[in-house]
Amino acid sequence: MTAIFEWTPDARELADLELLLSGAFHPLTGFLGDADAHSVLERGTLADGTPWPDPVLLHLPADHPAQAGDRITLLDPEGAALGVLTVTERGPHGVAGPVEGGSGGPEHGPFARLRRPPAEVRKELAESPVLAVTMRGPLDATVLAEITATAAELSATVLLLPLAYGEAGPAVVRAALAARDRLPAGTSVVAVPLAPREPAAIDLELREHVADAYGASEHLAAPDPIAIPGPPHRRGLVVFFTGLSGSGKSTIARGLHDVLLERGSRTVTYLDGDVVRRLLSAGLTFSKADRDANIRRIGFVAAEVARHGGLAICAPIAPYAATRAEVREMVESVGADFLLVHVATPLAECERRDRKGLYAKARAGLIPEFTGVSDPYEEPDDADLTIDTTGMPIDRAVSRVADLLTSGGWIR
Ligand SMILES: Nc1ncnc2c1ncn2[C@@H]1O[C@H](COP(=O)(O)OS(=O)(=O)O)[C@@H](OP(=O)(O)O)[C@H]1O
Ligand SMILES: Nc1ncnc2c1ncn2[C@@H]1O[C@H](COP(=O)(O)OP(=O)(O)O)[C@@H](O)[C@H]1O
Repeated sequence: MTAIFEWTPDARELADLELLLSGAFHPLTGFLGDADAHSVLERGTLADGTPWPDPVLLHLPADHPAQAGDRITLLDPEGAALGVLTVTERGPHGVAGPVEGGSGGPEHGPFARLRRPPAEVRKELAESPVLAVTMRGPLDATVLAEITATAAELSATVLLLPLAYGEAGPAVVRAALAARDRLPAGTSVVAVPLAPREPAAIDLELREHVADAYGASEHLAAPDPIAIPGPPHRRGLVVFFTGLSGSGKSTIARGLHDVLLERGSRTVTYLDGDVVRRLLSAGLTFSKADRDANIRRIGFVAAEVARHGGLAICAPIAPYAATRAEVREMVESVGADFLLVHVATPLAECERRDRKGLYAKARAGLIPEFTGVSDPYEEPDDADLTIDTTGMPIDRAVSRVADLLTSGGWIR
């Protein structure tokens, strides 16, 4: 019997889904199966010989029950259904099959009205040749002059295709709208959520395919802008302390918070552990699932602070390496920096301090799943700074973190 599931693909897969549904990935009509994916990687063609540069895949966890014949409704992160996949093949890491969507294009997201399907654009521009320009950043005067000259030579209409994906997406569309005003009358702008591919040659080939789908007689891939990230003192930063209970995380975090407030050069948010457990994570226990949920929530808030250039300090135990890595990824994906500070005070010293008497209770079996006693702590191997506070004055521990921020240019 056919089962119906719901699944939220990641941002890159959702972007690919939109291109599959709109026809921009023509002749593809769905996510690729094993034979096609292998053939693309080995020969640059689908299994039937049709040229195609990049495997377009949909990941599904190994323990997801979907099988061939089932249908999966694909949702965006807010829960809106974008399309339905009919599963034709189920591999250990993914799922393949054709996708179908509603008739209209995307209804929301920045510049939704500019994300138009190829068939509609082709019809509108059918009168003359089309010079399609794919772009991932602003066009400088030289490129604008080249586009104008080529369009004149071919008597072509210019179609700017800003490849709007991820955080930088809206800025690329704004760059295209600004460029339109400096190009011949009749230039159109259509936003295309094409995520970049590696290596550059594959990316270029895929851009050619998308430009073709939009009816290009000629395609010009505008040079990628040189990414110059802002200086560290203007970039968002998350300082994430991890370590056993009683290791000194909150004490050092509070000290760092004070140092930053005294310098006054950055806006700082301290996500205090107790406040987090009382408000953001109220009701959560210390099971693995609940600890992970707690850390993801902290990571989400910290990444939002950092997205807008703020500095967030967090100090949970965060015992699991994979969850800490998820937070690093969340923060870095908004263009901010992430520093992991491992407060590596040994268990024996934390237990000797036993500030809240919790270790004694844990040893007596009164607190189950207590980190270090009856629950795991995975030591980081990716810490940016490690501090064992045994015998160390508090000021000294705080200075070590403040010095790291100064030497990296995050504070001045
Ligand atoms: N079972 C168990 N294990 C560990 N810790 C426990 C437990 N039960 C209560 N507490 C108290 O909760 C504080 C740790 O909460 P966190 O939110 O930092 O933990 S976690 O990151 O979600 O694992 C921790 O506070 P800190 O001493 O500030 O680290 C403990 O006081
Ligand atoms: N160098 C140091 N850095 C941080 N805390 C220290 C240091 N030396 C001693 N301590 C003491 O260790 C305890 C750490 O407790 P706390 O900061 O609440 O730890 P955690 O937040 O990791 O549970 C405090 O009582 C603090 O005074």
